[in-house]
Amino acid sequence: MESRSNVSLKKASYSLVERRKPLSPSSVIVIGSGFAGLAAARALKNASFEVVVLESRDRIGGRVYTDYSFGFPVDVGASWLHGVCKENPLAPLIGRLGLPLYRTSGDNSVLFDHDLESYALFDTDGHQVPQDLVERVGQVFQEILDKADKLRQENTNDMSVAQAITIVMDRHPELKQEGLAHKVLQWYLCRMEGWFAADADTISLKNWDQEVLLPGGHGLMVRGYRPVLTTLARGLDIRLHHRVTNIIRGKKGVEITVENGKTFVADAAIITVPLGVLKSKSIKFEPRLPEWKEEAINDIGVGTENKIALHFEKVFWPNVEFLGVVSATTYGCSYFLNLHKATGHPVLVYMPAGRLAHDIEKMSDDAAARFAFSQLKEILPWCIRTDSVSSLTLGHRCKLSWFLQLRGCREVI
Ligand SMILES: Cc1cc2nc3c(=O)[nH]c(=O)nc-3n(C[C@H](O)[C@H](O)[C@H](O)COP(=O)(O)OP(=O)(O)OC[C@H]3O[C@@H](n4cnc5c(N)ncnc54)[C@H](O)[C@@H]3O)c2cc1C
Repeated sequence: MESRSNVSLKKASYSLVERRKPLSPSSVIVIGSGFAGLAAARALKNASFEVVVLESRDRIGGRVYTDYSFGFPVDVGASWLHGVCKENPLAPLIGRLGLPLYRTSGDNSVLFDHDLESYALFDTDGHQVPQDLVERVGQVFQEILDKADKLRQENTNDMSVAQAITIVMDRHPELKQEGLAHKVLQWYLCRMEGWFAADADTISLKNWDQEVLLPGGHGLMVRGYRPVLTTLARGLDIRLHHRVTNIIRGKKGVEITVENGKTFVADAAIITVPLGVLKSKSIKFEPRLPEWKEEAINDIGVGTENKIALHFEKVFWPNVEFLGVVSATTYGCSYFLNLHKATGHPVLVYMPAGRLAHDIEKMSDDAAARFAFSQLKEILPWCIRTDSVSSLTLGHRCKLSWFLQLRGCREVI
C-alpha cells in the first residue's frame, strides 16, 4: 500500500502544487474553503507554508454565505458570532474590519434561550401567548431538563432526549402541560432542536450539552460574514470547482485527486469537508481511515437547518427579535428572526430545523417561501393583507448535530 503511494507521488511530481525543487518550507493542501479551511490555510500561509486550497463549489465559504439579492446583505448560512469575546478567534478580525455586531443575548447558554432576549410567541389562531405563561413554561422546561440530567446519571446506556423527556413526564406527571401551555413547551423543545438542527428523538441525552461556548453572549453579523471570509481568503491560492475524490497518504506525503482527474501532491493535507461528505464516502482514502474514525463518522448524524428570508415593503410585525409559532407538536412549531431589529431592513428569516427543514428542502424555492409566508399569516392574520413580498429561499445546508452514541467527534479526520 505504502510503496504504491510513493510511486504515485513520484509520478505526480509535476502536479499543481508545483514541486520544482524540494520545498522549503513544507507544502499543504487544504480541502474545503469553509471557515475551517480558510482559517487553516491563512494560518499556514502566515507561517510561510506553501498552501493550495481545493474547493468543490464555485465559491468559497461553505456553510457561510452572504446573499445580496435584496440589495443588502443577508446571511443564509451562519449569521451569529457565538461567544462575543476577545478569546473568540474571529473577534479580532471582525473588530479590525469595523464590522458591527447586534447583540441578541448576553447569555452564554446554547439552549432555548441563547438568543431570546426579546421575543413574542403566537398561537396559530393569531393570539399572542401571554408572556407570564411563556416564562412559567420555560421554568418547567428547565425542570424537565434537570430531571433528564438525573436520568442520565442513573443510566449507563444512552437514549434520545425525546425518550428521556417521556420518562421524566411519566415519573413526574405534575410537569405535564395542557392546552396552550403544552404548545409552549413544544416550542421550547423546538428551539432546542433548532440548535442541533435535529429532532429530539435523534439527539443524544448523554452528549447534547457537551458543547462549551465562549463567554460574551451572541451577536448577529449586521453586515454579514462575507467581509470576514474575503479577508481570510485574500492572497490564498484557492482552486474552485475542484472536488476531491481520492486521498492517498504515503510516507512522503499525500496525493490528492480531483473529479477532473488532476492530481495534487504535498507534504500534508488538511481535510475540512463536512461530516455529511465523509458519511457519503464520496472521498476514497488510501489507506483506509482507522476503524475508530470510520465508526465515529458513521455514528454521528447530520441534521438540516434552512433559512428562508422574506423581504417586505415595510415592517408590520411586533418589534421583537424573534417571532415564535407554537403548536401541539414540535414539527408544527417554528420561528422567525426579525432582521429589522438588527439591520433596519424589513426582513423576516424563517428558520426551520430537523424533519420540518428536511421536508421543506423537497419543495421548490417558491413553495418553500410560500410555506414560510403561510406560517406568518397564521400568527399575524390581521397584519397581512396585500403586502408584497419578494422571497428568497436560502441556506439548504446541513449543520452538524449530535445523535445517539456520539464517539470521538472532536477530530473527524
Ligand atoms: C443555516 C445555518 C445557520 C447556521 N448558523 C450559524 C451561526 O449563526 N453561527 C455559527 O457559529 N454557526 C452557524 N452555523 C454553522 C456554521 O455555518 C458551520 O459550523 C461552519 O460554517 C462550518 O464550517 P466548515 O469550514 O467546518 O465547513 P463548511 O462551511 O461546510 O466548509 C466545507 C467546505 O468543503 C467543501 N467540500 C465538500 N466536499 C468537498 C470535496 N470533496 N472536495 C473539495 N471541497 C469539498 C464544501 O463545498 C465547503 O465549502 C449554521 C449553519 C447553517 C447551515
